Amino acid sequence: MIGEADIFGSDFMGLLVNACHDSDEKNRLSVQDASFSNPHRLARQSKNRGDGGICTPRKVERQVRVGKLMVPTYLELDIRFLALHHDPDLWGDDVHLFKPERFAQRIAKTTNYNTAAFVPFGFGPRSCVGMSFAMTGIKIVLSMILQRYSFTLSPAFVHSPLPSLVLKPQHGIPLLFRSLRTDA
Ligand code: HEM
Repeated sequence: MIGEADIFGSDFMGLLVNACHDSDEKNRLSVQDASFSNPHRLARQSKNRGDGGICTPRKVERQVRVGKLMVPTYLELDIRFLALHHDPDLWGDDVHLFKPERFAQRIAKTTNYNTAAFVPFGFGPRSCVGMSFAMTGIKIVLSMILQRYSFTLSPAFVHSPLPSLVLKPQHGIPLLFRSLRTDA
């Protein structure tokens, strides 16, 4: 069976259990104690904690259900927003196209009232605390620009989306501005 202590080394879970195999039977970790959905994620988490990348499964005191998975509450889940935001099942077959008009009818309608479909600022209690600040700033800057200028994409623009936390234009977005002032 996957992760059984008596077949140490035959799978990743077994290695983890072995790494924490206490000689004292009471303190020994069982597969159930060390159960988690993604051992690679835990390995990375362990590395980030600075323990040299040696995984040290902890006693699981509480678990929560995430869809079909039972996950220890201490586990940090890394949800790929980019994958979510490029899911044709949620956004349609033209998901790869830049179509800001998708949002013309407000986000709730665009996402078919699925609150988890569009989460550029994260989701839940650890979502971005700067969301309102960022959105207000963006609206102020855009409205100040649009009162004074019209702009179009420069022919120098190179389409090269770069996946990062969000999708970024690798070489920026060069624009051509035209003043709206008639005396200019
Ligand atoms: C367009 C701009 C921004 C975007 C797209 C953005 C996006 C995000 C995302 C995706 C997260 C992670 C949420 C999660 O883990 O579920 C986050 C967290 C955070 N953001 Fe932002 N953010 C933006 C602007 C800002 C600004 C302006 C501030 C502060 C003034 C800020 C402060 C924070 C903080 C403190 C966290 C950590 C919250 C926590 O862990 O409890 N962000 N942001």
